[in-house]
Amino acid sequence: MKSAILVTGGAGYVGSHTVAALLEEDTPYEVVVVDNLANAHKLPGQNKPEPLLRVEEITKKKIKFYEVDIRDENALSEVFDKHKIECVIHFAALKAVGESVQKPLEYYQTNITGTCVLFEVMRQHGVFKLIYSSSCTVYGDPVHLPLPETHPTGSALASPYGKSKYYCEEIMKDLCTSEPRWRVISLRYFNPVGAHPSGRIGEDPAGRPNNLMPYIAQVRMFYTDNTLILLLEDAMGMAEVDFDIDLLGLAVAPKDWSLYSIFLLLLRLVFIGSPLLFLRGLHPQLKIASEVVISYLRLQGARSVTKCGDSNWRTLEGRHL
Ligand SMILES: O=c1ccn([C@@H]2O[C@H](COP(=O)(O)OP(=O)(O)O[C@H]3O[C@H](CO)[C@@H](O)[C@H](O)[C@H]3O)[C@@H](O)[C@H]2O)c(=O)[nH]1
Repeated sequence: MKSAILVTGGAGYVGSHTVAALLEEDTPYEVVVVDNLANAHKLPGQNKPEPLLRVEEITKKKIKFYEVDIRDENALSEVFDKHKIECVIHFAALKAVGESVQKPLEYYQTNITGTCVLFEVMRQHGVFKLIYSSSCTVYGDPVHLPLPETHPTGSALASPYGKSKYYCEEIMKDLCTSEPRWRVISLRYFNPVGAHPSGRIGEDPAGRPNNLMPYIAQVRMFYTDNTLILLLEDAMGMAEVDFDIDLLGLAVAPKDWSLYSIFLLLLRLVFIGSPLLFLRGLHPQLKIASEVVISYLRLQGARSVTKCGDSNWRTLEGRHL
């Protein structure tokens, strides 16, 4: 039997891109996905969630999919019985910081109980290699910036989501102490954004997006000055709830704009006090203009100024499903 990598939550945003990357890299492993579709789409009559069908289409390779909840020990165990799993990449989790404050039990049950069930099943099947999808939230309130990996974790954690990721990291440390065969890597993402170069997969949550980038991606893009501001105000409403970002702006500068118009647009975004600056490099001189404005924003004490690369723009522009 071929050795396999199990990807939990592999139909989700980061998971589906990871599955694509594994297959594109010609992994010698069979790729097996479990996902309970809590935040992924499967259309009626399809045997796999849409993102995985698209990954198969992009890579021309097959994925083994099971609709399984990680809290269901028996169902999970059956997957391990059917495949020669050597390593688990664990993405399955609930991930919205704001929502977790409203629904702490759901978050602890899924993110901690589910993760413990997974670890138990792994142990029973002699699987000890794990890549865990953690979060920058484990750092809590930074004691110093920038944040190295050695920065203390676990203090002043504001949300059940952040706590669930921190507790899981502590559980993994205990596992490694208890049994030297455990090999664990924890990845603490900040704000993952972007989409596959094909544009066929991206972040496409079920229901109303809880995070900023897909929220914007699922709102229509407006290219005229006035409607652009409407979009921003809408997104800023979200930003107040969920995000700790200082400046929000969205600059879409058509090629024929003058440098002066670009400056006016950027400055307008600054003056409406927006918490994040998205810049699109369509205009040859936008880069120069944006560097000037970004320097200005930093002088004003902005902590977070984001420039979008091409893949982020694909996320913003594409409705993926
Ligand atoms: O009990 C559950 C809950 C969720 N899911 C699935 O897990 C995936 C999660 O993906 P998504 O909601 O798109 O989140 P990502 O943006 O991919 O979040 C990744 O990155 C976050 C940090 O940014 C981590 O907290 C998450 O664990 C990790 O999946 C989705 O397909 C869900 O259907 C399950 O299979 N079981």
